[in-house]
Amino acid sequence: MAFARVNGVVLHHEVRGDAGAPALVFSNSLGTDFRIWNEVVDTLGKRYRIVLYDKRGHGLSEATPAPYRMMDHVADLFALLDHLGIEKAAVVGLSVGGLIVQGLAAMRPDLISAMVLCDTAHKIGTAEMWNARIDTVTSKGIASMSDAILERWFTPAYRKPENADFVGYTAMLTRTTVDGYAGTCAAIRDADLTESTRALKLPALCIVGDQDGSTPPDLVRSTSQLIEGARFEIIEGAGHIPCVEKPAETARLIGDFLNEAGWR
Ligand SMILES: O=C(O)CCC(=O)CC(=O)O
Repeated sequence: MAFARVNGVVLHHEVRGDAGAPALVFSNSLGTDFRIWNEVVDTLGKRYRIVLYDKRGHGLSEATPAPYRMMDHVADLFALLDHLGIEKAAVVGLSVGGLIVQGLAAMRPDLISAMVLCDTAHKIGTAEMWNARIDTVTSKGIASMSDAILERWFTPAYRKPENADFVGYTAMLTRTTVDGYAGTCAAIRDADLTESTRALKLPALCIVGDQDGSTPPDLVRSTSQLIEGARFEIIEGAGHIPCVEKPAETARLIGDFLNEAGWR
């Protein structure tokens, strides 16, 4: 675990694996921190130099005052990779992390060799929806809407109080800072990457849980159709966060795709 001040914000991050191995970078979703990737990364093994980080306002990263712009998150990730001396990487992004990845691939195509977009889209939700969420989180706190969020994140089979992992991920969500959550809602609200994503030319895999209540399969499929040659895969028995609910299947899809893309 390490901290670095980049792009004017302190980011918590971790680098695992051999410095000479191909870099594989993970960007997480709204209301989560980088621990959501732990099982996927363990399953992928030692093939890659893994970079995990908490975006601003999440996990142990600094929570600058809301609102944020998508470009803040994109520039943070770019600055972190620069700080780590990484000149080429494959990137995996979940939901808002996928928007960050699409934004980085558009801004610095030279830096990104391949991308995996998990449960994300070129545009997520409507301004009305995000404004209502920002109002609720700032006036009543995240816990006031956590049940609804968790219904979109996880399948009914996973959402059991006796499932210790579910209780843990609920704590991860509710402990997210209000600035981080509301600030990132504003960034998602204002991001429409349709045209820049349509122009991307790189190997791409789009993955979605069959029961994703936040970015449903049809939405993720429509994003994959924007990107020439992109593959689209559905993971059965998962909601919005397959890397937590179905880590082995998620890791298999990512590993096979990166092999085929020659990133090994
Ligand atoms: O998960 C994200 O990064 C944004 C999509 C979302 O709204 C998730 C949720 O339903 O809470």
